[in-house]
Amino acid sequence: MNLNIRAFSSSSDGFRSELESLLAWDSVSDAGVQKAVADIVEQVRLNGDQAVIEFTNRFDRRNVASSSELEITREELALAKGRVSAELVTSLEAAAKRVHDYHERQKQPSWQYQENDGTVLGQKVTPLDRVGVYVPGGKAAYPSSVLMNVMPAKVAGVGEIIMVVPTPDGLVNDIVLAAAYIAGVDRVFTIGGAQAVAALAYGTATIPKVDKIVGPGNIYVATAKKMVFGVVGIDMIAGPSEILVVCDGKTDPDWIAMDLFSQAEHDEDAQSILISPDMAFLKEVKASMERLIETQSRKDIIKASLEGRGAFIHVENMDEAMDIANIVAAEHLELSIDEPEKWVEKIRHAGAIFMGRHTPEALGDYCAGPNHVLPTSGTARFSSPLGVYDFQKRSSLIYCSPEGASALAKIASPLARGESLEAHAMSAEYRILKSL
Ligand SMILES: NC(=O)c1ccc[n+]([C@@H]2O[C@H](COP(=O)([O-])OP(=O)(O)OC[C@H]3O[C@@H](n4cnc5c(N)ncnc54)[C@H](O)[C@@H]3O)[C@@H](O)[C@H]2O)c1
Ligand SMILES: N[C@H](CO)Cc1c[nH]c[nH+]1
Ligand SMILES: [Zn+2]
Repeated sequence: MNLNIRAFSSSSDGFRSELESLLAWDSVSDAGVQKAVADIVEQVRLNGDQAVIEFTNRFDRRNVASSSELEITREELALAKGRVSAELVTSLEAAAKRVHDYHERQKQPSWQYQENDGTVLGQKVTPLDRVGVYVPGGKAAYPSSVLMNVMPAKVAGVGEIIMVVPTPDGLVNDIVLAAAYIAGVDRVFTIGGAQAVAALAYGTATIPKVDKIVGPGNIYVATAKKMVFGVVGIDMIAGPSEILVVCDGKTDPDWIAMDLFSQAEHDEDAQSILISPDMAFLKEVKASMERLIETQSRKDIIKASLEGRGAFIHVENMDEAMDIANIVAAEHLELSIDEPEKWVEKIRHAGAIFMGRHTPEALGDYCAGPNHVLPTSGTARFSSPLGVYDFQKRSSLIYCSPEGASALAKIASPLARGESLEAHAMSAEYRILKSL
């Protein structure tokens, strides 16, 4: 079997542009989808529950008569957890605890300081009041993503967490519900698509209006999230998942082959790239992949992903590998090399960096502790993993003592007059102490 993996040499002409065209990913922007989503969002905004029920019945093939049928209670979540195997529940609980403990360290406290004249300046950190977590329905439902989206919100102290998850044909995913129970989701509604996003953004008689919506979904969900941004906050619009492995040639080729498969199996658009200075090793990994693909239940998806967006890159040395890793700015970067702690210094752009031969991305996807919601498609150049900070906001604190106000007014007044803003200037000048 030929996996048709592209081979690059960094010294070849046009390498960089070839690499950039490989990395380019066009998020689908379909005028038909835009129009359909705009219509759904508007109808939910105007007609609330009635529209939510209509769209849910149409798109998820359900038979809901009253909005009260859309909610799954905490008691039902506990029952769902009871239907999940004890082994899986233990793993969910262990993962939840580790993710919780990691995110505890991200909490940002409020702070303030006092100046000599008594003026106090600071920053007050406040958790969001209410957050909506979108969980995709059907085959793409990942219970681990429920934990990754909910735990940082819990740690931040969000007042109420509302989860929405479509149940096509009325089929519920017990593992997803168990994860919601364990993570401490407050309310769950069985709605999805653009109608769920609109209901969370505008609120209905049944679905509470939230302040921010997080979580991945299909093109209808992503388009609706973009559309309601501004009415509510959103997290990010995730592109296809990516892994970039840098290996010095000393890791078991089967391990590397499986690490590459582990991203490729997500979907046909996922991307797996291997970089090594050792050409013989690249060939060994390729041979491993061709042998091991037959053991994979999702081999067609893996093949499509590798043939479409996979790459093997041969480099002269490790410095060159780090340069390419920084150009790719991968969602997941594995440094399967000696002394990863030394080389990580050179990495400037990556969503998550997995250091050493014993640190496959799969461990981070589930339970190491850091979040698996990461910047994709090169956006690690300017954005960060989902974290507690996404569920907190900051207010500036300013207290002026009379002496402080007087001193500041003398700075502000000329600035205000320079902007021809008379009232600003006078407001400041009123605070100038006559005695000073
Ligand atoms: N990046 C990540 O971490 C991550 C993780 C999990 C899933 N995902 C993505 O989530 C998505 C899951 O997709 P899904 O479809 O299984 O579930 P989904 O929950 O995202 O979408 C299902 C909803 O889409 C709506 N819909 C479907 N067809 C429609 C139509 N013709 N018109 C209007 N609305 C329609 C329906 O309301 C339905 O409830 C995939 O794209 C997957 O790649 C991403
Ligand atoms: N790798 C995915 C996104 O980066 C997360 C995930 C969920 N389940 C398994 N993997
Ligand atoms: Zn994964």
